[in-house]
Amino acid sequence: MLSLLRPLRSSSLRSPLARSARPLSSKDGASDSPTTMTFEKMATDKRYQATTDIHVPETAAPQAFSIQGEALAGKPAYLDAQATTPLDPRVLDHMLPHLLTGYGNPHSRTHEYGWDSEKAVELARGQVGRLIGADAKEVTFTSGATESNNMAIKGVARFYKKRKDHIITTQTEHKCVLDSCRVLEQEGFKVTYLPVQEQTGLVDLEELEAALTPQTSLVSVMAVNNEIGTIQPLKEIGALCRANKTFFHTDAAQMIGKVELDVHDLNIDLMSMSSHKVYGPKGVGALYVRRRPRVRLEAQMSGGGQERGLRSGTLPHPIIAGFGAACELAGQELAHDHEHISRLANKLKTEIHARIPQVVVNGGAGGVDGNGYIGCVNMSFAYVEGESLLMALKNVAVSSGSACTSASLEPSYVLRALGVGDELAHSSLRFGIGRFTTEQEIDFVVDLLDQHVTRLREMSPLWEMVQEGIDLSTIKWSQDAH
Ligand SMILES: Cc1ncc(COP(=O)(O)O)c(C=O)c1O
Ligand code: FES
Repeated sequence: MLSLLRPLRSSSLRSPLARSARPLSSKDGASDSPTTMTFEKMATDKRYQATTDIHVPETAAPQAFSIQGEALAGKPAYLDAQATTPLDPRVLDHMLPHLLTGYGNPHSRTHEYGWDSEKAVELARGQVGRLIGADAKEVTFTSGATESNNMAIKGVARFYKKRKDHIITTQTEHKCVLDSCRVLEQEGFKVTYLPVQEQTGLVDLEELEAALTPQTSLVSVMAVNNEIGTIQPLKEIGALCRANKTFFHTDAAQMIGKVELDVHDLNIDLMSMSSHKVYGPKGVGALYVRRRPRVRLEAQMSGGGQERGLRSGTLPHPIIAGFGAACELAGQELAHDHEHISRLANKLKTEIHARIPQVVVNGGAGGVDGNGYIGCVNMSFAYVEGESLLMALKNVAVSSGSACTSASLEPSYVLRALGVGDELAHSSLRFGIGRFTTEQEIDFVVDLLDQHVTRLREMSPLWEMVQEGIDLSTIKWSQDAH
């Protein structure tokens, strides 16, 4: 099983449970806490002996073990890193003790099981905080970025409702932000959905400034767009909000661990994060909530008052521990990941452009002019129908847009907001490159694209006309072309 895994940089895989040669730092945990304990150590510790005998069956292997580098061995190549990332085996290693023997309820105050789990949660809180320049107390755990976005937007709007009833966001936000705003509109709030600039997808700062009013309680603008990779000018947006006494929330699900960021430097008041986008487990995320100046929000979940009353419910400490470990690793690996991902993204783009004519990069992102996240490459293959291309690429896991909307045949609302025409939006694919993407996967995808784009274009009457030199814009169609 392990031979399929591309060896992690400077790590040696000695046990069936891959262990990094660079274990996560133990500075925050007690030396005998399951949080920091390695499997070698567990083997000699009475409390954990049973767990060392557990055989991890091949079928139970996490995604990270089975998919990476296997493009040529029957499994699809994975180029969908914006939808989700594989679990880093080092994260799994860190989580296992909490799933096996450290199963106490982190809110149980009367015994060691509870204390150990609580310690794991607090260690993770510090790890998440450190990655974004925040204090651990400013980190609230949630089930993911969807919940964090709901909590931030509805929570702030409802808390300040008596004095302020206006919210600003953009047209290219994730569905969970847009839907939260729609719910608030139904409650009587006013919402401004700012357009973005053509091609780049950037917010126009002057338009934002003009939209801010004394009634604006919150501005919510995503950090990195999940479809086109656009990185918004967070610092400038934060400064405008601060000057207007408006809170600034950003959905940073696609940014944390990939692009360096500091919540103080960027004037961010609330920030949503997701573990499964940074090689952590699914089902966990966090909301950063600034303490000074203090941001207040109405809790969206009633119950036992956990997380300082902001988010009731028993904390799932094994996946929280995994999220913390993933954040710590992301901080350590940032430069290496960036180097690896940009090399592969540039290879992908250069080879596609060299071999296939008439390909457009959407969003000005994908590293083309420096305003996008390089690991998200969105391209339109003119004169090719996107769905047919996706079908032809069944040995490649790619997406025609966001994961949530990939079941719909509608062209992406994000691309439409950029001014991309329906035809080109229909022919777009998003390639997501990550820490575990291999060069063979890129080669494999480029070969397939070359083969199938050429084949599909040969079947297209439009492509034939373009080849004959006919200017399609001069043609009078008897009815709408699609
Ligand atoms: C920008 C953005 N926000 C929010 C989410 C939702 O995150 P989660 O799956 O953690 O709820 C995603 C995931 O696709 C995303 O890309
Ligand atoms: S999961 Fe990413 S768009 Fe929904």
